[in-house]
Amino acid sequence: MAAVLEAPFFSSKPHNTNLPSKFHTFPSKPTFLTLRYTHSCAANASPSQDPHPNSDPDPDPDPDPTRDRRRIVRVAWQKLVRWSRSWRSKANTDVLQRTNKVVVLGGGSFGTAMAAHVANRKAELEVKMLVRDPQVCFKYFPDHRLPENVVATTDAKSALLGADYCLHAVPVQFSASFLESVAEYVDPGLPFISLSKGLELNTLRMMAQIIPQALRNPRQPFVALSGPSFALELMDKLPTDIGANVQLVISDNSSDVTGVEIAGALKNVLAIAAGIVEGMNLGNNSMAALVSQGCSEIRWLATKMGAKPTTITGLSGTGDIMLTCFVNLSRNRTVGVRLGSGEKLENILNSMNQVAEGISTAGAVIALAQKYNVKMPVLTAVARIIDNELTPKKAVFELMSLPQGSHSLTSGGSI
Ligand SMILES: NC(=O)c1ccc[n+]([C@@H]2O[C@H](COP(=O)([O-])OP(=O)(O)OC[C@H]3O[C@@H](n4cnc5c(N)ncnc54)[C@H](O)[C@@H]3O)[C@@H](O)[C@H]2O)c1
Ligand SMILES: O=P(O)(O)OC[C@H](O)CO
Repeated sequence: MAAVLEAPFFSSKPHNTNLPSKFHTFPSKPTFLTLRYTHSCAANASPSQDPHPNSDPDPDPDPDPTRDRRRIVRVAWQKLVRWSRSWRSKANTDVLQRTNKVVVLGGGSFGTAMAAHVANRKAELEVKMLVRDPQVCFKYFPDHRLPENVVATTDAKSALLGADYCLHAVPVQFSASFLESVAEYVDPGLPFISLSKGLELNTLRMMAQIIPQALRNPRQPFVALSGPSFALELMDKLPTDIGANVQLVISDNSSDVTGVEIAGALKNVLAIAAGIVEGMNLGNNSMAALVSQGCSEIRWLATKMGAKPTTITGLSGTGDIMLTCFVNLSRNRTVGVRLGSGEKLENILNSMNQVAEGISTAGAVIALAQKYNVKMPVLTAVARIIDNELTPKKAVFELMSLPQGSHSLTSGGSI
């Protein structure tokens, strides 16, 4: 995850001239390095740089289709790599050079991993983690050594003073109260980069609403950074292409903050469902059917809320859904596995020392489904299991008994 200090560096031009100047370096569009790159390279290729065999003025006397095909692929790949490298190195250098201090709110596993990641990018960078209890600081990765330039403090004033960027990694349900308690020290121009994934129970707010409202500043610069990214893999320095692949969005009308945030929140609920199927040993066929149905439900709701379908099928949607639903490192999936194996939610919660955002977010699903008139059988079933109103076994039976077409991918999804 080349996150904060890398994603913004993919800048091309100012995005929103109403934002403070330090924010103008953010990209004008969400950044993806995958297919979009390939596409734009192909689209930009000029005939002289990338000759096509059919237009070759000097035909090969000994044509070899396999050799020609390989050459075309090789040339296309080389151009892609050159273009990507030059863009990345320029963008990275610009923002890294200008950034001196980053503050991280939330000393949990992801806050710690992001602090380490950012600190590793530049030794002179001051990375301050604002934590509630220094005793528990750094407990999440006892086997990992943190960079020397990461410092934990309980002093909000000194942590926030002079920061160039703020990484917000406090669990969603506690974010408003935490931010209200430090609001007096927050510079109104400090860009907030939200890493939290979930919906606030009862209010149904996402971080794009929670942060400015808690800080009492509707113009607080805000970015939602989301995508497939386990804290442990970031700490292990495994490639986590957040900067390259994750969607980075600025909250103005042209950016899909809603899509990024709603997908990040609901994938946690779907991961609980996937875990339940795993815990009940229902097999791979059921798993694939359930996850694809869940993807549709997320897309139906998100698009009714105004999200772009391409956001939901991109990395912060489908990418993160795949990671969280299919990989055992996911806390949400693990909760589901344990529920599916017959454990009570209360026991599971008592044994966990980390957050599984999907549990609270599930409570918001039914209200959202009603508000937007969307039918979401899988996500609703998770909410009812969490509320202890339905057993996993009964939920599976009910889901399989739904009339075909009313809940399948071909359905429009409305109630
Ligand atoms: N861990 C990951 O792999 C990962 C990846 C991407 C995004 N996220 C998101 O990051 C957010 C934080 O997750 P995490 O994995 O770091 O959680 P965590 O369970 O590891 O840690 C939670 C942190 O929040 C703190 N906290 C709890 N109650 C608080 C309160 N009332 N006020 C202030 N702080 C409080 C805890 O002390 C702890 O430091 C979540 O929204 C999660 O979805 C996590
Ligand atoms: O461990 P989870 O289930 O909270 O998932 C962590 C991240 O959101 C994966 O991208």
